[in-house]
Amino acid sequence: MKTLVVGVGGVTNGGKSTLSQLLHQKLHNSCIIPQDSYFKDDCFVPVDSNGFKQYDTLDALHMDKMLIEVQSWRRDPRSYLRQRGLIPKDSPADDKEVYVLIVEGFLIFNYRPLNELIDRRYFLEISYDVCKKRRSSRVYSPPDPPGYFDGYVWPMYLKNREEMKSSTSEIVYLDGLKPKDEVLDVVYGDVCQAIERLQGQS
Ligand SMILES: Nc1ncnc2c1ncn2[C@@H]1O[C@H](COP(=O)(O)OP(=O)(O)O)[C@@H](O)[C@H]1O
Ligand SMILES: NC(=O)c1ccc[n+]([C@@H]2O[C@H](COP(=O)(O)O)[C@@H](O)[C@H]2O)c1
Repeated sequence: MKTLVVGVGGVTNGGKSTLSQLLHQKLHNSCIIPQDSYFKDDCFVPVDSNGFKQYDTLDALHMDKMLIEVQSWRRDPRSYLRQRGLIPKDSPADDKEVYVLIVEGFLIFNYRPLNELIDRRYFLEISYDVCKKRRSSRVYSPPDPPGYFDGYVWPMYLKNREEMKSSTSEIVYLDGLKPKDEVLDVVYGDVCQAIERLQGQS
């Protein structure tokens, strides 16, 4: 059984979930594991010296649990998909089939044990202005307090991106200001080539 792990990282509101969903719809035998599902409960997220909740660090996430989920998919992608109703129970096995996992999130490449399992890495970037505007219309739980974007989120993004760049080189940077379909076409074409290469291997 052949597998491909695709990582969709990038800035908050850069379009990671949108791209991952569109990719998933186009790829047979694929599924998504989103990092957003692994945030710790608010009471376990500490406050920094400015009074801002420190949500934009790996410490705010149950990365151990996320890794276990990815490993569970890797052990047996077919049964992982079957158990979640993503493929029919009676669908025949095909040795040439490539199973694709889309790992999506703003800090996926910063967590080494997860980063090491990713075969293709994509990173969505958008400008500060667009990011601030998109973020202001999104409601998180808890909601962003006044000044959170400028005082915490954007500085943490710049810091986390530097850390990522210093530890990971094989990243394809994507312009998240381009239309959704254009971004999708680039990634889909690239992933299809990777799938074909895997299928060509005996
Ligand atoms: N390429 C794009 N062009 C314009 N708007 C986009 C694009 N991609 C995503 N969006 C919009 O930006 C917002 C954040 O997108 P989302 O995929 O949830 O970002 P993320 O998962 O990176 O936080 C949503 O309103 C979405 O519709
Ligand atoms: N899902 C949550 O529990 C939660 C809570 C507070 C902030 N956030 C924010 O989520 C962002 C990351 O997710 P996105 O990349 O989808 O925006 C971080 O910038 C963080 O500040 C999430």
